[in-house]
Amino acid sequence: MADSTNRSDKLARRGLMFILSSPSGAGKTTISRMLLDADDEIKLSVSVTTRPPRPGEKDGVHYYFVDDAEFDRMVEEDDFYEWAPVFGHRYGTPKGRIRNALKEGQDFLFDIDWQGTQQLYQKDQQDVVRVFILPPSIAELERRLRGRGTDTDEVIAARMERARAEISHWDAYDYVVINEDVDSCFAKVREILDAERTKRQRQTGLIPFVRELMA
Ligand SMILES: Nc1nc2c(ncn2[C@@H]2O[C@H](COP(=O)(O)OP(=O)(O)O)[C@@H](O)[C@H]2O)c(=O)[nH]1
Ligand SMILES: Nc1ncnc2c1ncn2[C@@H]1O[C@H](COP(=O)(O)OP(=O)(O)O)[C@@H](O)[C@H]1O
Repeated sequence: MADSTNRSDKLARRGLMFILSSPSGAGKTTISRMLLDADDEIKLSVSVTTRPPRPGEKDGVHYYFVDDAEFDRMVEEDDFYEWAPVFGHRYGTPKGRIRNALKEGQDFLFDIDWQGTQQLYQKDQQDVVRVFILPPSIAELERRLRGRGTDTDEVIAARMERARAEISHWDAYDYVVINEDVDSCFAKVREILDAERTKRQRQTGLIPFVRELMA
């Protein structure tokens, strides 16, 4: 939706770390995929996980799937920006090329939980934008988890039990969006991303531009 007549879009700027978190089943994967499809300026930060792939998930696309020993090795070698245990498995954000790419204006999308969000925020407050997605109700959350058809009854029960604890972290986010209708939730998330890209502090190209305007 980039407007070619908007000069701001062409000025140099720092990239941002756009974090989407939610209780499991509220829709963050759905919204993330819509954003990645619609906006070619943002890339997914692909996490490393010890959880087994779900049907249709591809190694290196949705996650890097590793075993416990490989995850231990990565922790020892300081390969992670942050990592956390979730639902009996471990998840981590590999450092990769993120830091340098941010300087060059590349935006990254993170689908991570509140623990990872806190760790990233502590490391890099200026680049992090924290968005939390809430379900319209607990009953609807359970309906969505069941409807997704990817988890056993036990896993669904564990996710539901954890949902309240996850929701309790809502106030550690900059933005909170309720995902009732998926299209309006997505539209809100895009508005947030657009506004954050326009923040003065991120637009490094403004200094030479304004200097020229005033010359
Ligand atoms: N801290 C942290 N959490 C992650 C990372 N990757 C995924 N998660 C979180 O781990 C949780 C479980 O993810 P997943 O197994 O894909 O199930 P989902 O809840 O259906 O998305 C979600 O809350 C994710 O946001 C990561 O790299 N770091
Ligand atoms: N607004 C919505 N209305 C109805 N169903 C939704 C909505 N958003 C997502 N879903 C569905 O709910 C299920 C869980 O969504 P998902 O994106 O996998 O959640 P999460 O990544 O937060 O665990 C999926 O089957 C998805 O298609």
